[in-house]
Amino acid sequence: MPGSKKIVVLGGGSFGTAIANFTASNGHDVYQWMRNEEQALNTQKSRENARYLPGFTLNENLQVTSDLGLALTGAELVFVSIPSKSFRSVVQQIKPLLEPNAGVISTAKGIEPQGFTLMSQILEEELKGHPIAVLSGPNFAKEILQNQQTGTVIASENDALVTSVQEVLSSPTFRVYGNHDRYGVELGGALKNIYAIVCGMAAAMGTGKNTQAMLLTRSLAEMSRFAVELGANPLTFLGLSGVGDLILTCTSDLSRNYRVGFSIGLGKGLDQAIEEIGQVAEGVNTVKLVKQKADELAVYMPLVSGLHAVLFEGLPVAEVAKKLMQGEQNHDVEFTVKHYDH
Ligand SMILES: NC(=O)C1=CN([C@@H]2O[C@H](COP(=O)(O)OP(=O)(O)OC[C@H]3O[C@@H](n4cnc5c(N)ncnc54)[C@H](O)[C@@H]3O)[C@@H](O)[C@H]2O)C=CC1
Ligand SMILES: O=C(CO)COP(=O)(O)O
Repeated sequence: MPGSKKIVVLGGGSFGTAIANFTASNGHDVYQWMRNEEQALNTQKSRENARYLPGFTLNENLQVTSDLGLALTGAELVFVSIPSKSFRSVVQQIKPLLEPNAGVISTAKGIEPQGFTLMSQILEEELKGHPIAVLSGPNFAKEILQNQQTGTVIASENDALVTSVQEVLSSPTFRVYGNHDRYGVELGGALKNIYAIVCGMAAAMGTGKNTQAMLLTRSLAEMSRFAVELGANPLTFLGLSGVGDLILTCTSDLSRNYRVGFSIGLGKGLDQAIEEIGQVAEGVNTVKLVKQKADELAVYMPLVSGLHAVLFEGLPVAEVAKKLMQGEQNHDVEFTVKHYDH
């Protein structure tokens, strides 16, 4: 196809598969890398990612491999769809194999504990000189594969990379908006996972729509308060990668984070809830890191503190919910922009 690019997607899970298949359907020459050789061979042969997205037939332009060198040779764009826990180690592996001008895009919605580092900051540290970006928005892997209409955000200081990602991903069912605020877009994507767990828990307790609406709105207020203290622009949270993704994951059981919360709301233990999902739920680690950071910065985050108390301090959900209702009745709208320097 004229204008077709070689694209690599790193990660054999649900989102890696969705992005790889989507760009392949748009006519690009796509390689999806997964570390497990047997899984790669089986997926390549059967044209189905049976473990993570059973029932979807993969596009013929998509090659699945466990050979990192083969995948990366000649690749112009590299999407990193690896959970935050392993993100840096995979980026270190690709470093010597990348084409000199390859653009690298994170799709992960998590935070590295050391230094409260976001994934694109890891790209910045490890891959000096490469154009980098973050892709984030209301994008369930499964719905993307079903060609349900949605939109996403590509955030980068590098306009050429933004345009290039818009070209390879846009389709009649997928709108790709650009944003220069990489930090804000990425922070929103990581923070919303916390509130998806909270909303899942509330749903399991049988709460109604009034409660859901209040939780969503106060989540946004809390996220913005935290963002301002970190020097980020909270107005970015009004876009698809902020409020868009918050609404999505806080209201749907397609979200793994929401499902973790729902299971805990039903009285299951955290380990059991995570095991039953069998996929990554980034919010569980993110809430630990955000609680620590909020304490350090003295930011009032009652939902984060409440969730932390349930997950890691053994407090019953009902007790925490009751306490939350007795907390400080603060300002309704908190989009005060103090300063932002990211
Ligand atoms: N699934 C979704 O709908 C979306 C997920 N995301 C984000 O994308 C990231 C990846 O998520 P999913 O693909 O959904 O996770 P997943 O749990 O479905 O799959 C994770 C994949 O990463 C692989 N992996 C883990 N450690 C690795 C290592 N050291 N080396 C190589 N491969 C490794 C696993 O083998 C697995 O194939 C997460 O940060 C998630 O928040 C973002 C948007 C939507
Ligand atoms: O971020 C997502 C959709 O935009 C996926 O959310 P979960 O990781 O909770 O499944």
